[in-house]
Amino acid sequence: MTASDNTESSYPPLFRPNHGGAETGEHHHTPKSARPEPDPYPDSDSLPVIDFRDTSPSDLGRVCREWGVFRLVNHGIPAALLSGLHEYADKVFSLSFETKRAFPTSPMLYFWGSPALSMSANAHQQTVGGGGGGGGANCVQNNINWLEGFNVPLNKTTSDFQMSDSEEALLQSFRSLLEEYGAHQTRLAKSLFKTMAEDLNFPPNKSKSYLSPPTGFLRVYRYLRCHMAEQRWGINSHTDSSVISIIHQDQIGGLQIFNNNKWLDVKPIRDSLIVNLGDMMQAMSDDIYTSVTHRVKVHVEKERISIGYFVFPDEDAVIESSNYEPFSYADFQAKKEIDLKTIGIKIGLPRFRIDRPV
Ligand SMILES: O=C(O)CCC(=O)C(=O)O
Ligand SMILES: [Fe+2]
Repeated sequence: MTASDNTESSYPPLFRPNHGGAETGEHHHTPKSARPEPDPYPDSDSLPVIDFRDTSPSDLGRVCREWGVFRLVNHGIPAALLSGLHEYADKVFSLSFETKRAFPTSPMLYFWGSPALSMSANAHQQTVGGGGGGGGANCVQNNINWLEGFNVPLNKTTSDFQMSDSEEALLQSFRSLLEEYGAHQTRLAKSLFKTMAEDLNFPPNKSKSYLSPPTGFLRVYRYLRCHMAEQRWGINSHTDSSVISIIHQDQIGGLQIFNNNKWLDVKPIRDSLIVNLGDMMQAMSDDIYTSVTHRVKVHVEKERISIGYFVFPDEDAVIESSNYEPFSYADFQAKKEIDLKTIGIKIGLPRFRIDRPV
């Protein structure tokens, strides 16, 4: 069964075509097999490309200063693993909403419609901290991220899912592919961070606590079709709180980054990864590197699947720089949570700036 067969049952009710009258009119969805597939991104984009097998601290550093985001090629993740993951994600997301919400919450937490405006992603089901998109208190349709997803911590080993046999087998296979993928992401993040740390001349003790692989997690997202795509966001404009984030997107597109005062569509290029720097990296580098602002559009007819990896410093490692008060990631999260509760948005780094206190 493909996603296109079962929109009604696999979509969280909030996103069903006629939910609460917000989605009016026919839902013009073309089944996957019958879709004409013109390339909406005929030209390559101007995103810088980093070759994982052959990059120097100065080349990587230049891209991190000017862009805070790049395309990573020759990363060593087998193409079959990437396509297998997307295939399984498609199968799992195509299960009925009732089945997905009944999944055990560990070791993969299902969430949907995380509130927009910030990065803490307090999903409907449970709090899912970290990477992108969450926030505000109002769970109304134009204030939520138009997606569902799984949050997958990488510091837990696979436990047994106690479910019906077929679903259990599906989830076990999905989870073991995610673990394999997570190990690759950890490898990439460690190596990229090492090169960045060299470019930035971090002393070895800082390098060690500034990137903590056990904090890493994956988010597998399915952005849902939306009849009012122009008025909704998959994830609205934000910066990640992470040190490094790494995205693998399918061929649908929708990710945009803000560079040089304009939004740029990130062309989906098969088997390449998109690496973006987060707020922690910007602070550690004393604003030499940029935590890039980005967002994700939704599509009227197509779902989009992406897999994000996010990694953070040791929770208590104190980030020292000349532009910011010394703070830990735990301090950052605490301030962010207060802002979300009180004003409904993430302020983030400006809260810690020495020259521009907010
Ligand atoms: O799905 C994507 O391409 C990006 C997701 C994202 O920005 C996030 O989770 O922070
Ligand atoms: Fe993000």
